[in-house]
Amino acid sequence: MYTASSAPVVSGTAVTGDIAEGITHSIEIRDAYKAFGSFEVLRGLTLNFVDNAITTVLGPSGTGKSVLLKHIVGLLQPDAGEINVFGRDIWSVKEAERYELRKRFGVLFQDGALFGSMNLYDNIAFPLRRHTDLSEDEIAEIVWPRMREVGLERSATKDPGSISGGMRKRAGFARALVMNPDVVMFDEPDSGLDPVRTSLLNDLILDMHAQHGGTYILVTHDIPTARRVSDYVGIIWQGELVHYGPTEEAFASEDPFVRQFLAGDSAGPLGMD
Ligand SMILES: Nc1ncnc2c1ncn2[C@@H]1O[C@H](COP(=O)(O)OP(=O)(O)OP(=O)(O)O)[C@@H](O)[C@H]1O
Repeated sequence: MYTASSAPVVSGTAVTGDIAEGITHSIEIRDAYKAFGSFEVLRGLTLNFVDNAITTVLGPSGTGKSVLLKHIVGLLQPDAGEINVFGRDIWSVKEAERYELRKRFGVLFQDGALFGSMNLYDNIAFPLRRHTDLSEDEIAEIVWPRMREVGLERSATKDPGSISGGMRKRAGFARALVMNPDVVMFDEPDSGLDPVRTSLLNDLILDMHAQHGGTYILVTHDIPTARRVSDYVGIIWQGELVHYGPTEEAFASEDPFVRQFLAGDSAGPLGMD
């Protein structure tokens, strides 16, 4: 049985997400605990995300990946531990400051989380109308290039309900970028997409990261996506980080749990529970 105490070790230190000197981390999770009732989801999770890199968070279903994202963006408060964001413990600051910190994040939810009552242009313009004093002309100068980048410039007047899942995700991605965020988080961007559309979305993620920079955090179950887009891979199991490191290192790992998980093998320490 693989237990947290037998968690693999990276570069001779316990797994914390620290990689090397000279690398900065604007998002630091320190010894975070979170339970819902008696069910402990995060159990002392420590993970520092490398700035301006793409990090994929992998792990078995129900292991706390989405809960982690909600902690980072300040939607869930840990029972213990710290969520440090841009040098501030997001839960020790006043609500007004937390609100300001949240504006530095763009989030792409599984289905794009678009407003069904608004066309794509209005959906993408929404954060700018809500959070800035920009004029409609200034907003248009930001929204149209984003729509072009994600290939939706000819679909501006369409409703979310009348377009494909891939287009909804691209619209959600454009909306996540309009505020020029420092951090972009993706919760299973590939869910519900066929392999070709997943591959196209991965290319788009890489293109947008190359153009705009920023720290990208991706949660996915899709191992080829992790391999293709990530600079770093973190693996969470039973509420703890059990592996963290550069992507090629993760895929070359000899650790039985990491190998089983990344190969999708039924044989290994990870069972049905
Ligand atoms: N607000 C909540 N109230 C109660 N339980 C919750 C809440 N949010 C999440 N959970 C539980 O916490 C556990 C972890 O959920 P989470 O969505 O983070 O898992 P996950 O690793 O993202 O899973 P998946 O890969 O299947 O999406 C699950 O058992 C879930 O039911």
